[in-house]
Amino acid sequence: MNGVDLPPSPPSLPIIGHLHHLLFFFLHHKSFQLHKSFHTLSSKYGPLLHLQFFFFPAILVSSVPLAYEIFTTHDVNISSRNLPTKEGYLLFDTSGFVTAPYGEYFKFMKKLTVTNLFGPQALEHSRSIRADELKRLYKNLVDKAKKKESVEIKKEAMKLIGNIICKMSFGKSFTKDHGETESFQGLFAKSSGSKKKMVLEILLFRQLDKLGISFFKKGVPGVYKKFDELLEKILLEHKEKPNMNGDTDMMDVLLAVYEDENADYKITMNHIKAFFVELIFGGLDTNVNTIQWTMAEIIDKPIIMERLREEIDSIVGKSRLIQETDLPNLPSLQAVIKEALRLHPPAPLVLREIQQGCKIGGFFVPEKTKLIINLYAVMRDPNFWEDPLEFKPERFLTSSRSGQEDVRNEQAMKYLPFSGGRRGCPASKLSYMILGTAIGMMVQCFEWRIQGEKVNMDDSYKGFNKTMAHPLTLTPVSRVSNLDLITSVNILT
Ligand code: HEM
Repeated sequence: MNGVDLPPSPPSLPIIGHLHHLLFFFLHHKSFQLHKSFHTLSSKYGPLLHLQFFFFPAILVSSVPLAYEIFTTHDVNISSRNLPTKEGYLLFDTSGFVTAPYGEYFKFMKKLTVTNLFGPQALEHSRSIRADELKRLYKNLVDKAKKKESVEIKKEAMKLIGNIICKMSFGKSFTKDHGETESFQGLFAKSSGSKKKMVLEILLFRQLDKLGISFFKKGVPGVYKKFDELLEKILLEHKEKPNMNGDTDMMDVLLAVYEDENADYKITMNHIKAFFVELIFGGLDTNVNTIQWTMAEIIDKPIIMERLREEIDSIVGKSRLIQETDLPNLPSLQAVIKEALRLHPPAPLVLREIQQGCKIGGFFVPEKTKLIINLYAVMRDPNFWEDPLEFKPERFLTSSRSGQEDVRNEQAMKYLPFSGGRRGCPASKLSYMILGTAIGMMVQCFEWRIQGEKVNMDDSYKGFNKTMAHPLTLTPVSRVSNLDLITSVNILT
């Protein structure tokens, strides 16, 4: 190694490069889970690998020290994704925020999102939206418990998270339609099936598309056109009646910027629409999957459930619903959620691009090389995590500086469910609030009966997310005096 060598590379084949390693995993395990295939590869050949997929060179990062180096020394250099984009798709759109390079537009929007959506003051401001949605879910579960009906946790969580994101962003419901034939929920469900097709189209068939040949002309753009129409209608309502929900929401803010001749950046309607679609896609499955995994883990381990109940009963009691301000006093609950995110990171792979040639881990990495950070592998790095494959929330209770506080050292960079650096997830605080209160309420208010002997913990990888292969279905049994709680719940379902 002399500083100009490329990182080590596993054996490759002509033309396809290293693709066969991923295909081999797929054939062997009968499931296509990229983060696991990459983890197998890095366990065998090392934490920093140079890979080639057809014409695309990439480096794969899979250890804590390398993640630390990347998010500190090289953060600006790796803060663009350069994902393939397509105009008019809203997701993977040319006007997207997620797809934007690290430049003027990104910095402008990031500032707006921190001030108006994800920063501490904005979160304080939107607290009542989340509290109302939590009560709605609670009331729904009480009804199910009364009828002794089972619930699919994924579906309930989807309504909770979807409504929170849509109401915080533009004051509308995720589940109900808006005088149109479609709701965001319906469109999201439809788009899930077409996501794979769309990625294929964008990634593999881009060249053909340039020649006017498209394989999925009907299915894929149709859903995004309907997202466009629905958002257009809501935008018009906001234009006609700003602050229509009695308060300024993110859509009001963006419309004001759109109409401001002197704004620092001239945004378009497509910027606004793509941003909201990205929020829904970025925030929904990630949180929904975490709620499922956390419930599955604690139901599978009754001792942990017991410990959580004791903590919540002693701090919150049984006569009122848990709320966000309780969370700092519930360390075991926070630890359980952190551990679920460590073991089951909903977005296990991060894809970026190296802008300028640089040295990583002592090796040379040329410009325009794709960078794949396997968060799943980093959070199982055996040199930094004791018993990395086990669900042990107490590991987050041993130090007062556990988790992802602002400590810029390797210990902090070992825990990365929200990734790191300038392009890390902007909604980690929001997510901890949603997850803490949702899981807290389900533990505080209900016993849970499972179907069969044990929870099936098999996982799968769908639409870039690590998810449960078998959706968690449970029957709630009320454990608190509902009357006391219901009197403080005045939400129409
Ligand atoms: C458990 C919940 C969540 C997890 C684990 C998660 C994880 C992630 C990860 C790993 C990234 C990639 C960052 C990178 O490239 O390094 C990301 C980006 C992003 N997430 Fe999240 N996320 C969650 C919730 C949310 C929510 C609730 C929203 C919005 C409502 C959201 C919006 C975004 C956006 C806009 C980006 C792109 C940021 C950028 O390009 O700078 N996420 N998230």
